[in-house]
Amino acid sequence: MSKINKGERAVSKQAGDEKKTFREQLGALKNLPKFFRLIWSTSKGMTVSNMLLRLVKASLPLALLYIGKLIIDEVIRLIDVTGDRNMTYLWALVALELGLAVLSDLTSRGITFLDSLLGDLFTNKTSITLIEHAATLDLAQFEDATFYDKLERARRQTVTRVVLMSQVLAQVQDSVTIGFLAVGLIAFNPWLILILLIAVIPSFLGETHFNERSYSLSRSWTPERRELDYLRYIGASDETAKEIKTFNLSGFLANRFKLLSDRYYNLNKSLTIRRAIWGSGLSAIGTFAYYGAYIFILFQTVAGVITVGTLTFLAGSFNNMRGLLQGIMTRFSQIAEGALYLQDLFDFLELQPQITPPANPLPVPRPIQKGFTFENVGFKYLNSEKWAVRHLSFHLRAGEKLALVGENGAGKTTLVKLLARLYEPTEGKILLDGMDLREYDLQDLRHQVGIIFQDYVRFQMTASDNIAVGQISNIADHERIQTSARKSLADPLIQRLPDGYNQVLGKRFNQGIDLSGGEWQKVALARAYMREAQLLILDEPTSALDARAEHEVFLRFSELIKGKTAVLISHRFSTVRMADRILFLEQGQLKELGSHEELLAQNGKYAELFMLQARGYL
Ligand SMILES: Nc1ncnc2c1ncn2[C@@H]1O[C@H](COP(=O)(O)OP(=O)(O)OP(=O)(O)O)[C@@H](O)[C@H]1O
Repeated sequence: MSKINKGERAVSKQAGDEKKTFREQLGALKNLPKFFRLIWSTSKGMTVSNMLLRLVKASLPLALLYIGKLIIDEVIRLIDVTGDRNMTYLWALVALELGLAVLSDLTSRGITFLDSLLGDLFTNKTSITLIEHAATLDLAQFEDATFYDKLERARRQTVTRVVLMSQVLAQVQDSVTIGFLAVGLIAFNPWLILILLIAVIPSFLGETHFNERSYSLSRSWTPERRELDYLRYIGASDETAKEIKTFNLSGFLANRFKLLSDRYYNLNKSLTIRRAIWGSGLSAIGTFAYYGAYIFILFQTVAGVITVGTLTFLAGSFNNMRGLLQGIMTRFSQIAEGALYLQDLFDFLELQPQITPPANPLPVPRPIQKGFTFENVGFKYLNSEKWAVRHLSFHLRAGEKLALVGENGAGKTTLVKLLARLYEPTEGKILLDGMDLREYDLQDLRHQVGIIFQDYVRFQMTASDNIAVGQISNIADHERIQTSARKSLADPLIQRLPDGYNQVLGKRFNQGIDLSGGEWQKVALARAYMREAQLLILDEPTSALDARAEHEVFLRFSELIKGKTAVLISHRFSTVRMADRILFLEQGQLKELGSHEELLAQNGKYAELFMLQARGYL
């Protein structure tokens, strides 16, 4: 199904299972205490100071309005005084009001300042939590699209979460202000409170409805937004630029982007228009109610029931409260919406890896005595009907160098991932020294296995860091890093770089220098030598090396890792023949196993491919 059809499906889904009801929105508020615990743990001092400042700020509007009333009443009294007027009380009131106005300004600034610092700290903390948690999850989980969407939503909403924090704090602050103002209003006329509620409830319901629609829309569009991000990235990135140019793909990518983004824009636009129309209508009700109440107060003033000062106090309180209530209600549905997004973060953080160590894990034997045994191992990828490998039974002896050979897609990478326990066999089991691999401590096992993948990461960091990632605890051990580089033949090329081992590699950052494919491979290969692993796996790590370099690398490799167990994947038979034994895979099944000479003597599939390559056909 094309991506666009998927988009249509997602939009139609929006009205169905993805739709979040008001009740669910309210339910999501249960995430707030957890959210606050996260904020609290980010910085207790800043959270408390923020709350205190907001409390002070919350009490100021009532105080300012009341002093305003006293000032007006005093002015009117003074107008009627004949002869010498004593203005002391009036000036005292004005000075007080001025003081409060300054205080109000200072607290506002303090709050903005703390919100911003706390927000930054909180964002950093959640980003770190996300990275750390993602590291605990299984490789298979990353290959699942639903999981990826969840991760994406959790990651994307960092800004939403910071806004949510300020909103919740502002909500508490405004509620306290309203509480203060309500006391004043009730003291003069309780009916005004009722009018006030009538004024704001319709707006609130409207806001809730539209927030829920916009959340559903944006949620159901997560996969498409991921695609948009992807298109944006491949459309303008150092890694893709050369193919985009040579194949002249920019028009194709721009069109694809436009098609998808226009669709979202139109859906969002119609929602925004409806929201604006309804919002204006509903808030007009509030304005009418306010003027109703105002006229009532005016009548009372003219009739002499209340003073002019009280008129300004009541009108001011009423107007203030209307604004605050409106704000609280609008914010309420935004908070509920933000809390729904929080659900994505908590859902992600609650995801647990499937591959877990047992209750009493065994340490990996040192040294490994017998080696690894595959017993009828089969593996299917998630959401795949096809067996990637099946009925695999063989023994990898301790200290043996085994080469895996087979056509593309034969299952070689899958086999080594199973060996490193990145995946769990779907059927059968893998034993290490007679015990199921699952019985061993996972961390220890990962530590004892060094694996360099064909799609190893080209870290846009220094040459030294690029090697140190093989054993990150030794990042400061320059001696070890350089020795590893010498072993993998990377040292001479690093020495030639302007900054040597401190040279930033790759083009992404300023001063970065990119390497050729083969040079990158030599650097990546040095990672294998950083580790004191007992099992080394090299998955086509030399495919970009020229024939002579590959030969040399492998000769050195066999020499340097004497006594260790190794699995090599390569399509070059000249390399493969250096292994003690060769395992030939075909469509996930073990076809042939033996030394180079034995397999040649068998005159089977391996012999056939070897001859072809020797004659220069492969
Ligand atoms: N993440 C994945 N999800 C689903 N299927 C996968 C995944 N990775 C590999 N496969 C499938 O599993 C089978 C074995 O793939 P594998 O990568 O192990 O082959 P390989 O022998 O290493 O191939 P190559 O020589 O091309 O690297 C293939 O049919 C492949 O399409």
